[in-house]
Amino acid sequence: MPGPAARLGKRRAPPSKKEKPAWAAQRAKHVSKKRAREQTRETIRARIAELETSPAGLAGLSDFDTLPLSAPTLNSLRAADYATMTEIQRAAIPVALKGRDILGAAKTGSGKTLAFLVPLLEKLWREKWSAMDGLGALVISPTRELAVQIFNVLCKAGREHDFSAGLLIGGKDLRHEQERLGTMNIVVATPGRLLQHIDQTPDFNVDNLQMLVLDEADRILDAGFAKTLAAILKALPKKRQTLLFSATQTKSVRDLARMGLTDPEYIAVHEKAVTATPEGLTQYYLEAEVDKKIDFLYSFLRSHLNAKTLVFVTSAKQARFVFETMRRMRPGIIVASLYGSQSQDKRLEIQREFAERKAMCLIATDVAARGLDFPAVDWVIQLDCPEGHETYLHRVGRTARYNRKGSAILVLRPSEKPAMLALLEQHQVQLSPIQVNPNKMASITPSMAGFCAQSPEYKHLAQKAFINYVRSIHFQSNKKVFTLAKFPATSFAMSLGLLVPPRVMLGRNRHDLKNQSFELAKLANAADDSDSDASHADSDSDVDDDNFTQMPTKKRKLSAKDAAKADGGVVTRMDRMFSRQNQLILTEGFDRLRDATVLERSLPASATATTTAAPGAAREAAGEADQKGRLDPAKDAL
Ligand SMILES: Nc1ncnc2c1ncn2[C@@H]1O[C@H](COP(=O)(O)OP(=O)(O)OP(=O)(O)O)[C@@H](O)[C@H]1O
Repeated sequence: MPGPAARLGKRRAPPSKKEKPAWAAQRAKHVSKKRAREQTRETIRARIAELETSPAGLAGLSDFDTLPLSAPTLNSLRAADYATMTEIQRAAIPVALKGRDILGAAKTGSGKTLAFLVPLLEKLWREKWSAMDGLGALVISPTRELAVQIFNVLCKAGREHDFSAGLLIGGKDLRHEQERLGTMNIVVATPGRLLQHIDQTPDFNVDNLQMLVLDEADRILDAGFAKTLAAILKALPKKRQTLLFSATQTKSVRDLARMGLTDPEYIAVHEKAVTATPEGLTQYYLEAEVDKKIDFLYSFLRSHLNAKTLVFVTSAKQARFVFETMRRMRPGIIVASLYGSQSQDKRLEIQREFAERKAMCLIATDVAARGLDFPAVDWVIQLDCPEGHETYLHRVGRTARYNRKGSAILVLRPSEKPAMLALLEQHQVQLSPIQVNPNKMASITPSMAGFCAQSPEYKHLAQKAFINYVRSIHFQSNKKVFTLAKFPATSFAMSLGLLVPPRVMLGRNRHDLKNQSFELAKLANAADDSDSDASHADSDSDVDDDNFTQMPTKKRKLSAKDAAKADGGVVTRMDRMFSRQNQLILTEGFDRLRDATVLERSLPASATATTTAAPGAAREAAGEADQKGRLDPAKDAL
């Protein structure tokens, strides 16, 4: 009798012993793939062991695919159009692949970022690093901008890998970072934020760290970061590979010990180069006194409307003032400014715009000097002299990057020229003199004097720019280059649109002030003599600067209360306003009221009605008078 199966149809034959179920076939495939991958790893390890890192051995390497690198890295590099290695990459990657610590130095724009990112990715790949293993590699950068840039290159060079990577640069919500940090394999960080997470994020486990990279190592070694770095190194495991890179390198043994390097290989590919700067860079210096700088910049921009120009100045105040001047003067090219006190988002937005545009001028402090990779910068202008040869090299390194061409102009005051040129020559930097065609030099001082007369904000910026410039010279350590002796304070002030030089306190505190040298005190007091009656606003206004303390005023003004007492009346809002030391912080409304009242007080009663009805006209009248007073001396000076 047929069974139930028969009723349902033909019974299937039992599977032969040779035919495996689907899951088993899949498993076998997986195992064989794994074996193949393991074999590839073994082959690459063997090739690395055989790598010859002597100069002769390295000479045979040119393209990335001549190196024993994993397929994900090679594919990613290919996709990003990185084919041929630069000199530092050819010298450093093989040594790093062999597991040695490295102290790498190469000119700016020579491709150091990939020189450390490729070995980093390879190390984790050879160790079969996965999400479960946590943090495997750490890159520390001195600035947020540079960290973002490194992170972007990492995303390109590691796009075919499965590692997770994160950016820790502060300015973002700490909690948000904390939640994700536990799963990161590679972290790019600035020192402060990194230490904060080491201290405060329980999930951030650094015990498995395989590789530590310090980019712009000499800057991280600077006093500002030294303590933070020491604390970070203390928390990291001792057994790890450490790579240090910079364009300007130190070999000091003590410094190396501080960085935690073990028997490092010193790789300085451009050490014997005749010049310390990239070959495509043409370098000039322009001799110009401080009062001619802004005219020069304006004239330069007017005649380079299709160029991408990066201008370096000493301080954020300078950057703000020069930017504001160019914005008002409209030289015919887009102008922006970049300095440390801007918000992080704003800085990143400005950088992005400067990177994308073909023609633009960016006025920046040294926050943009190191490491930033803006494509195709045509000109770097150092409107203010750098503090030393290292800053010079970093600044000019923003142009002529990776085999491109670029030009740089260093503006030197006559007193700075001999010592600065000698210092640069000592460090293999040769500059040729350049002169401005007098027919192309425009004078914008009269317009700036007009801006100062019309806008208290602008005048305030001009005063701060003056003060910060003078102070920056005073606090420079290289006294052979930077001196305030014979400083043309008055003509400099006038070149910024000011009638008289604002008062500058050159000491950091009262004690310093007492010990100011005679010349400095003379400079600081120059303003007092010329300015005693003319413009108390100039000397009184610049009070609440971050690193500036106002000189005590000679004559104490009557307080609102005293004034009211003298009048025998009550203290009114107006009394308080007139007794303010810093009139420039008044709101626009107060300003209008004040101008109108000043005229009201000085005009006969019959005229009062018309004046108060048109405060704008009163302001204009006051402005015009002020402007006239300011324009004449400026003309003389130029
Ligand atoms: N092998 C390569 N092939 C093509 N372009 C490259 C290669 N290596 C680097 N570059 C490009 O060269 C430029 C400079 O590289 P990078 O920023 O790494 O230089 P750097 O030496 O770190 O400079 P700095 O000292 O100023 O920080 C970048 O635009 C980068 O994309």
